[in-house]
Amino acid sequence: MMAVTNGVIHASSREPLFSFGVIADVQYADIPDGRSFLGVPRYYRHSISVLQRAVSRWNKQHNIKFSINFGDIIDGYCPKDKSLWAVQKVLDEFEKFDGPTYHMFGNHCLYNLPRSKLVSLLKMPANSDRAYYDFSPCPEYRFVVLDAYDLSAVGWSHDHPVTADAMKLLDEKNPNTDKNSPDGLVGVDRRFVMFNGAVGKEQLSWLNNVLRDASAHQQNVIMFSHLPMDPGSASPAALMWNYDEVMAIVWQYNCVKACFAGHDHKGGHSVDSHGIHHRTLEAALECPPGTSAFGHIEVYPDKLLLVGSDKMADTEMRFKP
Ligand SMILES: Nc1ccn([C@@H]2O[C@H](COP(=O)(O)OP(=O)(O)OC[C@H](O)CO)[C@@H](O)[C@H]2O)c(=O)n1
Repeated sequence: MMAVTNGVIHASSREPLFSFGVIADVQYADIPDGRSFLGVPRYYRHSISVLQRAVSRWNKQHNIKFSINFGDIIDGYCPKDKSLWAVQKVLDEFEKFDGPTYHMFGNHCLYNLPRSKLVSLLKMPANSDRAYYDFSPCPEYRFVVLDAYDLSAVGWSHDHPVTADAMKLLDEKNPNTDKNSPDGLVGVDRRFVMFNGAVGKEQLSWLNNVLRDASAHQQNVIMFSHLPMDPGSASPAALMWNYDEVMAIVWQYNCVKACFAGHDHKGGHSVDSHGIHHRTLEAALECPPGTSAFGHIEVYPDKLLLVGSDKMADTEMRFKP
């Protein structure tokens, strides 16, 4: 079988077990183009065209089992009286995909709408307004979606105990008055900013149980999180606050083969000390008109192959034997 992607020709003697579609940081808003805090251009209206192209491509492929949206479905600059309308407009595009789409929270989702509203709008298979869950489309594979803003200073009401815990942590770790600023923080400590968050204690325990069960069933596990979890795959300021605690659990087992994330719009790829691939996906929001960033991932027994559109780089991820 031959696949031509981004000008690279991949030859594989086997068919994939299945494939799934990926897109990150659509951050749609019906507002003029702008820039990030650091000056990178953002195309708020065009990002939905990127999604439209993604869905059209996935449907033409005929073998995409599900799609996964890595969060930040709309942007924080979306006028708040239009948040619901904007989320629905993006969801209407995902609805055109011939399969289920799984969503996760990003910080920009939570700037716009409360957790409970998002869990139902995004039809998350979660038990509460904590948005973590797992699913298994075939016996050999298990997918885990993390709620990276479980412990966070955004998304919970001002008087919620989680907000107090998150602010306490930020006060301890980040001396800046503006807690969104990593100024003066060094290395991976730059992650202690308000636009990031952490996996809470209950979720860590749930993750441990899922990984134990997956190991017992000899399943390969792929993890999805809005926030990256390996310093090699993203800027320090984009990392999950407690990526180290999550990875300490992951490393107790041999089942996790790859972790995918969004949030750090330029994208990245690393392989950690335990041979696990970490792939941060390039953002749809930062695609100038006419360009795209989406892809699909071919799943094999011994590797994943990310087949990207133009701004999303192809990546082969072979599993450590
Ligand atoms: N140095 C910074 C960076 C950001 N801010 C403010 O924080 C809010 C969120 O930033 P934004 O860049 O929009 O967040 P994204 O989730 O799109 O991107 C993630 C990061 O780029 C990770 O690399 C926003 O209000 C910014 O103005 C800040 O004050 N100082």
